[in-house]
Amino acid sequence: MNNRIDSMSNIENTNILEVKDLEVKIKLDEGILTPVRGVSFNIKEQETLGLVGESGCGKSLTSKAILGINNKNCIRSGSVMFKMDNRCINLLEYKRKSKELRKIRGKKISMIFQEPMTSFSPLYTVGNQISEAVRLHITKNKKEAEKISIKMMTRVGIADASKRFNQYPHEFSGGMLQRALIAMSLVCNPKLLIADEPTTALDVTIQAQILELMKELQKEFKMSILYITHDLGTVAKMCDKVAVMYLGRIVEYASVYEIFKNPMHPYTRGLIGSVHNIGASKEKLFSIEGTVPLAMNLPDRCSFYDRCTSRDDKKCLAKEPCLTQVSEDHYVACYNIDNNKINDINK
Ligand SMILES: Nc1ncnc2c1ncn2[C@@H]1O[C@H](COP(=O)(O)OP(=O)(O)OP(=O)(O)O)[C@@H](O)[C@H]1O
Repeated sequence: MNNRIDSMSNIENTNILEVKDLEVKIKLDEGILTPVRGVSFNIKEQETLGLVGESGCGKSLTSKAILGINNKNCIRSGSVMFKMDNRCINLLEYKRKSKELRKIRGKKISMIFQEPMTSFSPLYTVGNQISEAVRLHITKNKKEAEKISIKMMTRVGIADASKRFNQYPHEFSGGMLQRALIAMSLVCNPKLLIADEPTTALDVTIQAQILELMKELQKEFKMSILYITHDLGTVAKMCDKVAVMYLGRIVEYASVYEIFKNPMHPYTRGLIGSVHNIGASKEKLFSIEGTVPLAMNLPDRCSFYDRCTSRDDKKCLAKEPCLTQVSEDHYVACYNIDNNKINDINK
C-alpha cells in the first residue's frame, strides 16, 4: 500500500495538519539526544496554534521536522499528515530533498524565521529573492513574477515597492526586512505558515505592527498558522489554541482562553506568572527557577520535577505523566492538577 498518499478519512475534515507522536533524535558523540519526544497536535483550517516554551525546549526542531529542514543528523519519526489538493499526505514519508517536499515548501507551507537578515542572502536583491519563489512555483515568466512580487510587497506595507524590489537586504530596516520576509513567505499563497519567533528581533512597536499584518493576511489568504514563541504576551493576541512545550513534550494543550483562565501545569502557570507579574512585584521579577535540561539519558519521571514548586515525590518520581484530557479542549500532563479546578471546568 502506498502510505504516502492516504484517503481524506485519515485526517479530520477541518484539520489541515495533524502531527502525531513526532520524535526527533540527534546522534552526538556523547550519545543520543531526543529533543522532541512524542509531540502531537492538530491545526484546523484558518486556525492559529501557538507552540510555546523556553529556549531549548524543542520548538524549532519540531517545526523544522514538519518541513524536513532539520540538519542531516536529525532522525525523525511519527507522522505529519498534511491536507492539500483534496488529499492527505504524510510529510515524514518524503526524503528531505525530494521533489515532492520541494514543491510543498514555499508553495503549500511557508516558514518565517526570527532573524530576517539571515533569511535573505546579502548577495541578491530583495525582489530577486521574493520572485524566486514565484518563478519556482507559479510562473517561469520573469516579468510576470516581478509583477506578482511587487504586488505582494505593496500588500505587506512596503512603500515604493518597485524601487525597493531592486534594493539589497542591507538597504532595508529590520521592520521593513521582516515585511519583505512575510511577502516572500506568502507570495505563493500557502495554506500553512510556520512563524518561528517572527518578531523577536524587532522593537515593540514594530512587533505589534507585524503581528497585526500577519493576522490581516491570515484572514485574506485563509491560511493556518503555527506560531512559535517564548512570549506568552503575543500568544494572547495571535492564537486560537496553545500547546505548551517542555523538554521536548507538550505538557499542556488548550484554547488560548483556557490557557490564560485555567492554566493547570505548574510550568504554564510559571510562564504566565512571569508575564503577568512584570511590574507587580516591587521586590523582584517572577521567574521559573533553573533551566531546561538536555534531553539525553532522561530518567522515567516527570521532566519538570527539578523545577516544580508543587511536586509530589511519590507520584512524580515514578513515571513521566502523559497528556490527559481534563475537559473538552484542555489536556494536561501533570499528576498534581487540582481536582476541584477540573470539576469547575467540566460543569
Ligand atoms: N543540530 C543539533 N545538534 C545538537 N543539539 C541540537 C541541535 N539542534 C538543536 N539542538 C538542541 O536541541 C534542543 C532543542 O532545540 P530547539 O532549537 O528546538 O529549541 P527551541 O525551543 O526552539 O529554542 P530557541 O527558542 O532558543 O530556538 C536544544 O537543547 C538544542 O541545543
